[in-house]
Amino acid sequence: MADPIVEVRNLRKTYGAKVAVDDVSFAVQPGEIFGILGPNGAGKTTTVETLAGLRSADGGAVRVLGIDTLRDPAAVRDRLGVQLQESSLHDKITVAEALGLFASFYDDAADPRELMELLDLADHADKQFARLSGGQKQRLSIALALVGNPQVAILDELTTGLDPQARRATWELVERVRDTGVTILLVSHFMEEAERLCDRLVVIDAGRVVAEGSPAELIDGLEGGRTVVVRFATDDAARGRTLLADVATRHPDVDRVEVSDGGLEVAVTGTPRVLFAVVPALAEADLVPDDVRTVTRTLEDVFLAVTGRTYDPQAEREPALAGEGDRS
Ligand SMILES: Nc1ncnc2c1ncn2[C@@H]1O[C@H](COP(=O)(O)OP(=O)(O)OP(=O)(O)O)[C@@H](O)[C@H]1O
Repeated sequence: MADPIVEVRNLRKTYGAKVAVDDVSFAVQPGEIFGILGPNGAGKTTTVETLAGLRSADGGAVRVLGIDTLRDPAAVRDRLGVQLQESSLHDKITVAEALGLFASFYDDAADPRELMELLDLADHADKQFARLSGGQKQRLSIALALVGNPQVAILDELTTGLDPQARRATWELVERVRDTGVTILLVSHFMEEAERLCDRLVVIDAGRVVAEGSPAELIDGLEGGRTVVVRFATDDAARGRTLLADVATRHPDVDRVEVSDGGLEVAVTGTPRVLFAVVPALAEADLVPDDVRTVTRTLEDVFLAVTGRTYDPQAEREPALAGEGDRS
């Protein structure tokens, strides 16, 4: 593997008695879309703002592009692209003016026209900021983060407040940006967004990393990775239940069988190969079910498995008080 382009080790950050980041470590490889995922207040923004040189830390080590951020935050600030919040622009400034203004801050700025093309803003170049839609504002904020030609860009909650269609369009643009060679750190509380976009991610909860890996690795690593639900006609249900209970006792890919809906549905859970146990058994018995469906696991199931709580992006969980759980 190449040297990480961003490396965070045992990061800790407190605000008085409040522990915002307790112990966070991860490494980002060049060219990745790397997700920092978790509910509100988990410590995501504090983590990325610290690694971007915008906040100090109380402990740990951070290297970005080979620079020790905690020692030389200004050097990192100049080389990272950080997505700005929309409120920081004047209502009357146009898309082209904003990009031109920000480009003037850099010796080696990106071409604003190319950025407008990349982010589907060319048709809105002369539109004033206040007249842009939510999606257009977000695209402009991404363009502004890229205007200094950064190797690494941080996008924080970039689709919050967007409707599903604008959100999906933004995801495509993020992939387009990555394809130009920019490594992206994506901060999100949307599990679906992270699952769709990120090559790898960390899930942060109460200031700590609770899961790390690619979405597929994390989901496939769940116990009882795949569930096949078979629904039988009333007359076949008893035979179906017996058949699938029997499959569970002799097939190594099946972990458990659960009956629901008054005995009509049987959920068979096991490895990703569980389907290979269920379908041949039904065929051999010549038992045609009314319906067969697979239940897809998501990153929300991963969150439940590692924290014991249902994922609620709005539910802030209090981290430990400062001093508690300190490691020397
Ligand atoms: N400047 C500050 N002073 C005091 N507490 C802060 C400050 N900034 C953040 N916090 C607290 O630290 C914790 C972590 O906040 P942070 O913004 O990093 O979380 P987050 O995961 O990004 O959440 P969100 O998605 O809501 O932005 C929260 O409890 C927050 O209230």
